[in-house]
Amino acid sequence: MSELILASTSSARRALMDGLGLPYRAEAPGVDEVVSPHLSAEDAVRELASRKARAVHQRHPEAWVLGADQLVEVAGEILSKPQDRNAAREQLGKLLGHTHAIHTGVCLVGPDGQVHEAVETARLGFYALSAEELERYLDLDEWVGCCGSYRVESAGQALLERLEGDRSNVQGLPMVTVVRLLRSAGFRFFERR
Ligand SMILES: Nc1nc2c(ncn2[C@H]2C[C@H](O)[C@@H](COP(=O)(O)OP(=O)(O)OP(=O)(O)O)O2)c(=O)[nH]1
Repeated sequence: MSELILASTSSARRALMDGLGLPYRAEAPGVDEVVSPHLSAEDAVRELASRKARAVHQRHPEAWVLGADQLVEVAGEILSKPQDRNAAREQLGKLLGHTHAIHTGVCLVGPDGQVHEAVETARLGFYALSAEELERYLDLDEWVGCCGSYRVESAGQALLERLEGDRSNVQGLPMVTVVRLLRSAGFRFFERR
């Protein structure tokens, strides 16, 4: 099987792929992530996952390349990664006590231009927090580098009143879907190395 490259700088995505046990390497996509403001969240993550995968595939046409992109959607507003603590406080302020969606687009591009892609959505209900409790959560810096300003696998679990969908999707890669795409592409698992 050709080499597998994860077109990502995300440590969360690498951790999920590491758990799967397939040999792969990661490479930064290096793409412009600006999309039309008229796109839905689902179309935006589909477009950006494809852009990331295709950019790395152009450099390594003999490889399989997996790209992904994630956005949060709440009350019709789209959120990405916060730039600073104040932005994280503002994001969490919109999510706490409400239900939001996390959309993750994944795109797998193959050596002869085959494309397998999907968009996966999870829905999360968060508890309301006091202002003081929110500051305590922000002090943990789990907002850094995370779309939505929380980490669902860490202390952020204590925010979670309800989760519908693939928990790994929230972390950055919907692994149930990623495995389906990899199997469709002919990848074999549990190989002795
Ligand atoms: N560990 C963890 N990371 C999360 C969680 N929710 C979101 N994230 C991270 C995963 C991704 O790194 C990031 C989503 O933002 P992007 O899709 O723009 O990816 P990013 O720019 O980080 O990396 P990439 O474009 O793949 O190089 O947020 C979570 O609950 N736990």
